[in-house]
Amino acid sequence: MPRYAQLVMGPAGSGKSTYCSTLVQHSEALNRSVQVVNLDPAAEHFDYPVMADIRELIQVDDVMEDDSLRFGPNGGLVFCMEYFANNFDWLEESLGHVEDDYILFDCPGQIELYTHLPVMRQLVEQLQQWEFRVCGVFLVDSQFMVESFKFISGVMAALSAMVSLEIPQVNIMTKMDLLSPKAKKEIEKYLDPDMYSMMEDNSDTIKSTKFKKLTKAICGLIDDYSMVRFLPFDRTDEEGINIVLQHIDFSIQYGEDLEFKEPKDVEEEPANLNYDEIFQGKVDS
Ligand SMILES: Nc1nc2c(ncn2[C@@H]2O[C@H](COP(=O)(O)OP(=O)(O)OP(=O)(O)O)[C@@H](O)[C@H]2O)c(=O)[nH]1
Ligand SMILES: [Mg+2]
Repeated sequence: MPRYAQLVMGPAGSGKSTYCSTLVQHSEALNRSVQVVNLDPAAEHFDYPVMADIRELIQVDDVMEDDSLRFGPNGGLVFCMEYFANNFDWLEESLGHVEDDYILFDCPGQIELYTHLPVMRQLVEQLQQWEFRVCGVFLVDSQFMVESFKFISGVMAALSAMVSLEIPQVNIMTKMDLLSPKAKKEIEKYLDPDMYSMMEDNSDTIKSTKFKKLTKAICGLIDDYSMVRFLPFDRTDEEGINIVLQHIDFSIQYGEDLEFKEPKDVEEEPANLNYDEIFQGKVDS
């Protein structure tokens, strides 16, 4: 039986932990079991129940306080993640094995983890060995996407995770509830972007011809291969959350192997139950 995982990634503060807790609540309402593993060794606060927490293995504060290591917060995080990659047996033990596992991995926000460090890829390979089907979920804050330039850099970050992990990936624009109606309208063009016309929008602001050419080449590449699309995520919109979940489920074929389960038996009535007596009792009282 395969197991299912979402690797929830994205820049710092993009809404990863909030996405995880929203999805847990949403799934509870659907009577669907979704668990979360915190993989951020610097996490201070999250409001979902954790199945496993990397801070039980290693914490950034301990690494920073260690006199022989002397790391700052970012170097400390990289150290923690490398330590984690060398201790995947901790994760294996913590995950156990439940039938139809569906686990969200709430990852740290340091962007270097998704661009050039090997740990996320190692994690994906390890999860695949444990029979997980893994979908990358890359979150970008919609507040930063209302201008073409910021959008292009968001797209590049998502693309770099896609290329380095080689797994299906769903890109999500978070915090849609914070946008004004005008900004919401504006952002629609970024969800399924036409990069060529975006390039045209920008052409006046770019002065250097070389930079103009480079931007055009990047936009062209993204457009030609239809590589990056975004789904809007508004934590207050149940229907929208469902659509996001359906896209992810589809990419990892969740549900296709699920066996039909008989609903739990209703409590059996005792054989000697006498309805007349019960009715009588109720009427008498
Ligand atoms: N209004 C609104 N606020 C959100 C949403 N998602 C996240 N936030 C807020 O944005 C801030 C950061 O959210 P987190 O979920 O902690 O972001 P994160 O990506 O886990 O952050 P790091 O783990 O530090 O990288 C918090 O104050 C959240 O309450 C959203 O959909 N709507
Ligand atoms: Mg977080």
